Amino acid sequence: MSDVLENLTRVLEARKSADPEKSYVASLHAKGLNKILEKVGEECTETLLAAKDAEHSGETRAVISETADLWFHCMVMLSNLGLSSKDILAELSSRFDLSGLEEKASRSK
Ligand SMILES: N=c1c2ncn([C@@H]3O[C@H](COP(=O)(O)OP(=O)(O)OP(=O)(O)O)[C@@H](O)[C@H]3O)c2ncn1[C@@H]1O[C@H](COP(=O)(O)O)[C@@H](O)[C@H]1O
Repeated sequence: MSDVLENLTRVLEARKSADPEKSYVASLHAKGLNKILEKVGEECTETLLAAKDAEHSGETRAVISETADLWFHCMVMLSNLGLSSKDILAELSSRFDLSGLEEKASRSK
């Protein structure tokens, strides 16, 4: 499973030069960053709505599906900007053992 982000990153890189008629990712790049950001915003809202539904219904399938759509479109956004999941994983890794509350407190010192 840990290879999933790496494999998807490779596919996304290759799709930058693919035919927009044959590839959804290539069609997003062809439309530009604003279109990609619009999709990230849409998927974010759909994820929030699915999570609120799950809170009441206990049904989590839509949360998984919408979160996957959100992560995927965030990865397309990173790819468009010359970044990848590697950069985000490195940032998260650098935060291990650092309490979120301590980090927040250190900002005001
Ligand atoms: N993981 C995904 C993935 N997740 C979601 N999607 C697409 O993201 C879109 C989600 O948008 P919506 O639900 O809003 O549907 P929509 O109404 O069609 O979108 P709009 O017309 O409103 O833009 C759908 O077309 C999904 O098929 C994905 N498309 C591609 N991938 C991966 O990217 C690879 C490359 O895809 P292509 O570039 O299409 O070859 C694939 O092999 C997959 O591994």
